[in-house]
Amino acid sequence: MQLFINKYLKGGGVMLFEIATTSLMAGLVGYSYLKKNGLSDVDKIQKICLNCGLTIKEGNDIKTIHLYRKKRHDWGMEYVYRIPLGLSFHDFEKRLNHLRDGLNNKKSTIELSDLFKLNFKTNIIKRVKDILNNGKYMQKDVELEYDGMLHIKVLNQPLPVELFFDEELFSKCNEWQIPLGQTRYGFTYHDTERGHITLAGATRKGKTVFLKLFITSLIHQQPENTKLTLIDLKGGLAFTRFKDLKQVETVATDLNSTLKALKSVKNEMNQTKEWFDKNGCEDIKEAGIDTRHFIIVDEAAQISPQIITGKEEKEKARQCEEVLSEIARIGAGLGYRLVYCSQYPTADVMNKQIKQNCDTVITYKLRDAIASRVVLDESGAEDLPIPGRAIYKTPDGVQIVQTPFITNEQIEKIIKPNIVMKARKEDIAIEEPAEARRNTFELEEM
Ligand SMILES: Nc1ncnc2c1ncn2[C@@H]1O[C@H](COP(=O)(O)OP(=O)(O)OP(=O)(O)O)[C@@H](O)[C@H]1O
Repeated sequence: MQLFINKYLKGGGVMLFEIATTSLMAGLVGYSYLKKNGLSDVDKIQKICLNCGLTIKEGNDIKTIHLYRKKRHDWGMEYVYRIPLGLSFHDFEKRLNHLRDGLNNKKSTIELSDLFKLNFKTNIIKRVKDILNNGKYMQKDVELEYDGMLHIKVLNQPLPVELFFDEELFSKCNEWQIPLGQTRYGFTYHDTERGHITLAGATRKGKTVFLKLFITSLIHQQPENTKLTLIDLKGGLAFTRFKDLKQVETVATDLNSTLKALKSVKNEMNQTKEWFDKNGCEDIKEAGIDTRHFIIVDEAAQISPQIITGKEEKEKARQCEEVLSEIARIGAGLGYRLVYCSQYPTADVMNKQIKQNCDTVITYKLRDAIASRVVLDESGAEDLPIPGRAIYKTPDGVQIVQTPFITNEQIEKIIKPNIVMKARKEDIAIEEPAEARRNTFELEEM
């Protein structure tokens, strides 16, 4: 199955057979040499804590964390520490980057597994140098947890640098889940029932590919229950191939059509709310309604009243933002799901109320730490290394994920059965004799 194509793992597999016994011996000698000159992760953690002030003074003694136990997992190692009285978990959270950087310190992070990646028939010095110099082989991630003891999780499962979409991924999705991507813990799925999403990413980092995967997954998984309002204000053609889907209510491409589309969503939402009130239903699940209406806005900056100039246009943008805020505030329980996207996430662009009501954040690489803080409330997205690599943040935690790359051919194959013929606006205006109408296709208004 061509599910995950991990360049490095694949390459490593081929090379494995090329390692002759003598080479292996040479490798082991090299390994022990390098190991002798480096520190174990436990030593490093201890040293990092001492060096960055995670200590307390007791008499003449300087004390830091004390290792209680350690456990090997599929994804890496978990170290459990006792924290000395006087230090808090928050002190360690503040030093997370010190732990990450220290554990990825190149001089001593060569692993036995790295040696299996070596091709001893080629220039061995150059290959060792590559491993030492190339962060791709040794990117360890660190996560912290606290339950009375400090858990330092060192995740050393490499993330794939490319991950190709395969329809097989749908077989593991439950109900409203979509395939999200590969994390260091394994493949992960996003449950769209969680509610609204903020999606960010600088240009050419994977946002559009993700949106196409998102829509395609909904069409595949829930063709009868999905409704889509697509707002594409980037002037591109990203959503063009979806416009004739029976699930798509509107593809809006400018401010006027966006306002019209959002007003229509608002009317529908108000009617749903009235029905809920009348029937004493608290939310969509209790009402037993299966339909979910997704409103995808790409790009938020284009309808931000803070950014848009011109009195009339500003007013239209304000009205758009008002509807989006309402959807964000009350829509989730009524079955409305907002995906609010931006390339330029500044405080002006990302409406605070909308953002606060999105409990999921997915962000690709951002221009700088300021943008990252607007989206995630913390820095980090500016350091994401490659297209398709994202930070996935939910109330359950933060994960780094490589999202799958889906091709337009794959999308077309999946959505094809859902394409219907829709009228262009000029078609609707044409009056036809009743007799002729009976013989034409039934057209739906866009
Ligand atoms: N998941 C992915 N895995 C690998 N490469 C990817 C992935 N997503 C995108 N890319 C690469 O990045 C390119 C740009 O992706 P995409 O069109 O999604 O960018 P974008 O962030 O939406 O940019 P823009 O906002 O300018 O439209 C793709 O053509 C592809 O080469």
